[in-house]
Amino acid sequence: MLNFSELYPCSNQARMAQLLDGMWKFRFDPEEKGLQEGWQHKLPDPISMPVPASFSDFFTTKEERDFCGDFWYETEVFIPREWEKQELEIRFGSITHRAGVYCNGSLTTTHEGGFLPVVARVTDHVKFGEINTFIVKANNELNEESLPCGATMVLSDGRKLARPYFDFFNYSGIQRSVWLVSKPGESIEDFIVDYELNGEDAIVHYQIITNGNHDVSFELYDEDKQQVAKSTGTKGSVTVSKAHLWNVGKAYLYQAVMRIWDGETLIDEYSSKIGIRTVKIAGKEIQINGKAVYLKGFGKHEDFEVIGRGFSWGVLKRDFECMKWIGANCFRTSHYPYAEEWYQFADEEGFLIIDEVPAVGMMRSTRNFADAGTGKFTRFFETPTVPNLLKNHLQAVEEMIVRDKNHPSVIAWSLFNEPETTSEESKEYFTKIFAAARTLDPQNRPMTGAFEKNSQPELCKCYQLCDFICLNRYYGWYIKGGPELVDAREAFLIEMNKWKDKNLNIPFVFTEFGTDTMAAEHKLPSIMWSQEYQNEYLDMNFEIFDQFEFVQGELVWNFADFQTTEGIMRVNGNKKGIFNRVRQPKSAAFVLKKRWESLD
Ligand SMILES: CCCN1C[C@@H](O)[C@H](O)[C@@H](C(=O)O)C1
Repeated sequence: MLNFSELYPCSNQARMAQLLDGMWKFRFDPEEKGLQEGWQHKLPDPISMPVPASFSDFFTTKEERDFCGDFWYETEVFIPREWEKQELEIRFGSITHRAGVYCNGSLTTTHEGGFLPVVARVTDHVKFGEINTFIVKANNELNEESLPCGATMVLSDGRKLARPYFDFFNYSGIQRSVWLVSKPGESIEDFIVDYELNGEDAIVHYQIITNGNHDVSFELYDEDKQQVAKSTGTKGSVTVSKAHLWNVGKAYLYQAVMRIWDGETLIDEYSSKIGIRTVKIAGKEIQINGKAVYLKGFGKHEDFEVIGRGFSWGVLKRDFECMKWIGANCFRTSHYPYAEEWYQFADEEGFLIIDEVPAVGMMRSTRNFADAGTGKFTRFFETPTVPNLLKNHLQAVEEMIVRDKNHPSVIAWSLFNEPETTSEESKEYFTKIFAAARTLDPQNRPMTGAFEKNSQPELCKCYQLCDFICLNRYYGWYIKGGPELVDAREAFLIEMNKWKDKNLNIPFVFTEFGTDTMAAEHKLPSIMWSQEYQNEYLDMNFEIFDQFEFVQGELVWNFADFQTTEGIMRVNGNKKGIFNRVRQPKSAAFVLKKRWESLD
């Protein structure tokens, strides 16, 4: 049970949310002396730093771009006397990877995990009618006890350096929006909705979690702002007659309005858009509202030039426009939960999301992409760090499901990306993760995880935990690439027939397949890294997918080129994008558009 509310901030007659995005003060702390020097009160000689954004790509020196260790942020906020009777919280969409939050010099909360909200109650520390100082002490070191996994090395000049076990740059900072929230002492802390379809009608089961005992009301309004249902009590069900269902590519959102009353006096109010739909695995099908859906789309990253992993409404808008243009209907939040605004917009646009926790790098390798599939085994789940890793993994799963459970766009939870899954220890570990996750989702959405090639059907001990299976496969790239493409196809077919012979009668989704492709490279006949090869590779994969009826989705890796740690296999980042990093199409985009528009 979380000891804070993850509800997204909103303003109304009972509560206020003030956005604190903008230019903050900032300071690296390579000697880790900030605390003893009192930086929690005020940063000495600070520089400026945009929030939200990653700090790395603003700088022109390697020391700053690649900084690993402690770093600090500061901002000042005027807090009006009118809020004196309210409860006050400061809410960060995330702070990567861990943080302590100070208000006027007092520590108000700490948080482990860089991709879910950090919420601090600051009521007892603020000065009403005055300027208040908020300071964040953050750290972006990687280890095998926190998510995502990696290592931290020390260079000969004493600088720390992040060594990720994953293939994306270790961007860090306050990368999502920050809010100051003022709400009543007795307030709505969370809510739950679940749905039953009944002919043309729908039953909406709701539960409203408050921190008091006063009466509660629940109302539903349609898109014309007409009230369509109402009820009282913290838990109940309402029937919506002739319900407008939320569907993929055809969103319909009702407004749920929840209130706490003292007689006729309003105490608190919270409202949120909800979409009436059901998600179910039925045999080999993924069903939305009882109808099978084939997933077409991408593994993505929150990644863009200059701002790194920082949230941007502009990038979000361009990405959705490109995904609509190409005929996609789904994306996986690889390899971490994204900013809430991505889910809000997917709700609006009728996109499907596989929501993934940052459980990536659970296979000790700084080139996991190269080692996965080679049979390399590092006994990752047989180390003394596992108990702490399990604790942090369970926390991240809970925070992700509690945060995202009411989005109609979220249709499944991915509880890992490419860990070792062939040992008894990994089975024991993930059995605990899946068991815990299944207690957290009131809508009982399907649970899954993305398996890399070492997780072959005869070796893998964890696919049995999944409601549908996600495969990351690179036959024709990491395995038998280029001139061996014809053999890659044969090897792929052999594996697929092994899965078929298991007769699992559940859906499979390819959550990764792709090739690094330089947008400028053309070659006839093709070679690897050319656009022509990316198209040939995709054609081979599609020909295999189409042979197996249990394949119910194809999410290409990746939507766009993205930044990674530098190395001999990365050309200023990962180039497997169907779009380049500034979202212009490679020729494969037109191949996909043609296929996906015909698959409707
Ligand atoms: C088997 C490798 C898994 N996959 C993980 C993803 O994060 C990487 O970016 C991708 C790649 O190498 O492009 C490979």
